[in-house]
Amino acid sequence: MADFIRQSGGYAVIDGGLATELERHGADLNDPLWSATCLIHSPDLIRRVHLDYLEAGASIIITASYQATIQGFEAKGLSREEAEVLLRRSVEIACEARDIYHERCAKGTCLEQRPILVAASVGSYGAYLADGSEYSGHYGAAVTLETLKDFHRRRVQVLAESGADLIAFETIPNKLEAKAYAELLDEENIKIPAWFSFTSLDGINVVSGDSLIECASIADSCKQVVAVGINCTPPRFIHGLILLIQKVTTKPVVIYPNSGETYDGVRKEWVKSSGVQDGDFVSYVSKWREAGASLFGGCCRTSPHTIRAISMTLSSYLQ
Ligand code: MET
Ligand SMILES: [Zn+2]
Repeated sequence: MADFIRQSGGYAVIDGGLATELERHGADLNDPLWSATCLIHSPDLIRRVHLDYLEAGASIIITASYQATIQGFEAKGLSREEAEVLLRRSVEIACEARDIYHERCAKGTCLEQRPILVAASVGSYGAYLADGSEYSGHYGAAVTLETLKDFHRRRVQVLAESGADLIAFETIPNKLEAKAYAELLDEENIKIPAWFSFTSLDGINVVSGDSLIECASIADSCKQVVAVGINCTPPRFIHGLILLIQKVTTKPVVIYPNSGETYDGVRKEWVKSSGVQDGDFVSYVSKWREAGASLFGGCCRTSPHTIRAISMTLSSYLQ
């Protein structure tokens, strides 16, 4: 990752929200599988959104596997084999988008020829539960380290062998899950690198209340982890969180905040924050770069428009 960042000029742009962008194009994600439902019903739309992000300047695209779990597909009546095929499919779709983008470049009709990485998304156990616990990080005493490792094991193995360049462990809400991922990477001898990305609602701790410093230290000690950071968190918290992470790691810092709105699970809609205004997301980017982050993108409710603006801000910052 450090080499990739160096080759890309000291920073790299990630894509923006995938699920919320699929929704903006009309996909109905009101389903326990959330965006993974599109792997079954609208793979072409996923490919199109990946391509939109590439055209907007992203060099890393994250697959639609965030809420794609073998257990979740089985609950829909699919077989284990079918579930594994869909997991692989999420990576294939992103690779197809990359191929199409490179074909456009060969014809001289793309934004810019550049190396592109495909990151296989792994959402948290709470995301699979689809009960909001990905944003509380409270799984209850019955959920142990072993529960989480067993839950994630096969999915991580399948994604690691799928042709993805790395695994993006996203929206990690607590220390236990970070530990489970670190142990899994080691025990399963996973051959591709990974990033660990946490969420925070207070700008100090991860959403469960566990210390971000402790969570980031777990990521730092894991040799397969090539970047550590924050996603799906309001932009106003990011600057302080970057500084905290850097207290315990020299690995590249990855950040892809959401738009600053919060999801109301009862009303099933995004609402503007009533507290501090986030203003224009992009106005923060230079500050985050100065603080030392090196991978930048967006999460829920950000769009190709956001990513284009981030990409332009960063390239002008270099000049
Ligand atoms: C709740 S965070 C979702 C992250 C996922 N990569 C997406 O953009 O859909
Ligand atoms: Zn998000």
